Amino acid sequence: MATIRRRNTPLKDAIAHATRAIDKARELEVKYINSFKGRGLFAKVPYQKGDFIVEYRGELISSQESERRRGIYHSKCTVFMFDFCWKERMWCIDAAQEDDSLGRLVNDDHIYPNCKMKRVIAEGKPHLCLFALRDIKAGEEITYDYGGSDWPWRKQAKVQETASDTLSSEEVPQSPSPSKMQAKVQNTAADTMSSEEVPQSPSFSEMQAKTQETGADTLSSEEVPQSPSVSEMQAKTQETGANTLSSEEVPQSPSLSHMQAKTQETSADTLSSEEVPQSPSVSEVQAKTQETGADTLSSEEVPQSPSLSHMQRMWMYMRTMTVEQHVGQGHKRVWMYLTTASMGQHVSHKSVWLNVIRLKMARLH
Ligand SMILES: C[S@@+](CC[C@H](N)C(=O)[O-])C[C@H]1O[C@@H](n2cnc3c(N)ncnc32)[C@H](O)[C@@H]1O
Repeated sequence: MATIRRRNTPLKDAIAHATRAIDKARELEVKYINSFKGRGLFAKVPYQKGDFIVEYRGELISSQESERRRGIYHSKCTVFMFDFCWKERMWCIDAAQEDDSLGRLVNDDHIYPNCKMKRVIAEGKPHLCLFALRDIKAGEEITYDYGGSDWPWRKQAKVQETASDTLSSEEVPQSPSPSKMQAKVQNTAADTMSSEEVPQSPSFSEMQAKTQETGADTLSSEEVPQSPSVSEMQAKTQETGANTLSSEEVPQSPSLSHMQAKTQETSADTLSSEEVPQSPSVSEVQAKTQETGADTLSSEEVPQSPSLSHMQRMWMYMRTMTVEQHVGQGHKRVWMYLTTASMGQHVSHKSVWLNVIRLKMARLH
């Protein structure tokens, strides 16, 4: 594996690696963390604040192509699609392909991230690169804040914390709502580059774009244009002065729309989550809530997820159902099924994401 001697600036370091499509394989390693987080990327050497760490490498595709792929990808793949804005257009780095690249394996940490994603232009093309927010010790996991506030694993952690044998259905945490997520974009500018438009995730349908500049004496920032479909969420652009970097901001989130398509399975050791296919052509769906309190339903009687065609006719806004499963000797297991449909910006594209989340909420004895 070729190595690149660290050059003058982290930016140049990033560009050198990005143009050659190589990672710092000797300085980083992939480790399996646990079944919840999966794999993660770890530093094998110490890094200094500001250092370029790794590129989120993948295939650069247009938003149209991104949209198309989201319609056919499994949710486990769409989570690797990272939307961003460049030159007033939406683009996507599709890193769904399992290859040897390391950037795609960096996990989210919205509380104490040690890296920040920035957009770097190399040979006329945008690249998404992670830079150290602080000194990083050897052995530390590389993380960055995906942005937003409702990433499912954050909620999932809460569910795991709160779920207990005594949990009642009223206490079931709600499915994360991508529409409430915030995109946080941070710009670090550079001597040779001017900051560009802050990329917006196309599925930040209800967010408000907001630009924040923070002490960037040497940089000129540009106001982030409002996303036409942003209404409730705020995308924040922050510029931080970086004397030597000419990198550009990227959205923290690898895209919300993939979240909308993602099926979560929470603490269901005996249940497998089911993925609901994305509906590509729902245009005038009607919100409908179905609630079924099913004291007497057996697990076999649990209605299956509606077919795609059914979904196309009906927006299942929220369906909650409890099911008791008799497990013998007077014991019963109570399951709660929570079905949500998320309609974000993609509604305008005639799409609806239906997420089926099966939460095993409690086992009552
Ligand atoms: C870009 S991938 C990161 C690599 C991933 N861990 C793997 O093994 O392929 C994003 C996925 O990692 C998981 N993930 C990322 N950050 C996480 C976190 N803080 N806690 C739990 N899971 C996380 C989620 O499943 C998410 O869909």
